[in-house]
Amino acid sequence: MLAVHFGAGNIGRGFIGALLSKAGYQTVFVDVNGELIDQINERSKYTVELAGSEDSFEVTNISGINSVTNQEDVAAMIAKADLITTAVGPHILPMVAPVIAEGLKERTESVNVIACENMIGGSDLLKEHVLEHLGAEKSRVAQLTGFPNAAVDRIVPDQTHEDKLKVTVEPYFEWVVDSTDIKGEKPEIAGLTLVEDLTPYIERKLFTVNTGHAAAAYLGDYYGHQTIHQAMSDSRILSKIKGALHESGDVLIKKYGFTKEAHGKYIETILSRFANPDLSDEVTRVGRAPIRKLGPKDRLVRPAVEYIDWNKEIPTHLVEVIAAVLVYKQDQDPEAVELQSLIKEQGYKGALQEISQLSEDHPLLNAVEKQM
Ligand SMILES: NC(=O)c1ccc[n+]([C@@H]2O[C@H](COP(=O)([O-])OP(=O)(O)OC[C@H]3O[C@@H](n4cnc5c(N)ncnc54)[C@H](O)[C@@H]3O)[C@@H](O)[C@H]2O)c1
Ligand SMILES: O=P(O)(O)OC[C@@H](O)[C@@H](O)[C@H](O)[C@H](O)CO
Repeated sequence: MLAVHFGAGNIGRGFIGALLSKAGYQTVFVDVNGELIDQINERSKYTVELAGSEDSFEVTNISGINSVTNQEDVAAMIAKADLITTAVGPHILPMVAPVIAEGLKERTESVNVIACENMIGGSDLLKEHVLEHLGAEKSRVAQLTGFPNAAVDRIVPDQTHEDKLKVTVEPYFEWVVDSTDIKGEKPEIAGLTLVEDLTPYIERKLFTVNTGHAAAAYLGDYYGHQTIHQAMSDSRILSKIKGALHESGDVLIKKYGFTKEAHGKYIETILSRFANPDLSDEVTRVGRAPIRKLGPKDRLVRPAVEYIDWNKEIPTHLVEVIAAVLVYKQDQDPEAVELQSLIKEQGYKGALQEISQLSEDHPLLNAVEKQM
């Protein structure tokens, strides 16, 4: 069995690639980072280490293709793969779409393409971009190819090791895939859960793990901390993170009927994962791409808007986190720089309105403006 995985980064190597290899796939990593790909091809294996334990394992049966120099080879692999996955970041999906389309054109058998990105409808979005490149072959390829959406959860911080392929990950993981959009045989991968309705899973994950993580990152940065662990150890911040998670949790409980007890336990598990002393996760990684994170369907604005819709009240903690995003300054992060220049031109409210696509008189915009 052959899997083609786009993105040999933290999640690619530390999570998806590792599960694919354990499930018996020969995994071809596709990446624009030539150094990483050369190392994968030289060694054909790498080590995944579980943070906080002595446990580690080898990921084997792998090779790599540099997609900057070898687009044709990538398309040829896509044409014969049994499974295609991505973990490149939502903004990169349009860039990998043309080569995926090129390979899919050559196929006569069904295949599934799973975008493992932190967003709602990641595979749907990738499908839209892939189909744009198909011309007359569009409907045939759409018939043959499944694009099931997915939720992926495992904290894999940015890290440097002497061994460039080695990756340290938290022990916890969850990979949930929508079974209703799968074409052909369902992939059998230990650790991958197939569900018929992904929405409660992806929303619970994005609006708890990622909402809480964003709160820790932006408030952490505001209070002068470098890592999520430091932010979690600051009682001023911890109480605000909990407040934000109770606000997003209120909406999740109302929408999906989770019991308060079960959701409370889920929140506690997530908080303990953030506080893991064996993971050093920089606030700059977790806070990366703040414009994406202020998007209408993303981890902060969406639960805040839904909280207002359900309760006719302002979610004060989420508002505080959104305000912290607006004052987040980070020269190395292109979206943080762009956000600040948008704020310079349009003010806090104008910039937030443009990014979040809320109406001018939306109560969330006024609440955030008051907070600034
Ligand atoms: N790290 C985590 O804790 C985590 C957890 C769950 C989900 N995710 C999601 O997984 C995705 C990847 O995140 P990450 O943390 O692994 O990022 P990362 O930066 O470590 O890895 C991304 C990889 O994609 C590669 N890439 C960039 N452009 C490419 C292209 N055009 N073609 C092929 N490869 C390309 C990069 O070189 C890099 O190796 C994101 O959507 C993220 O939200 C991350
Ligand atoms: O990857 P992002 O930028 O969407 O979000 C940053 C982190 O919150 C994220 O990578 C988490 O570590 C991950 O979602 C945990 O499963």
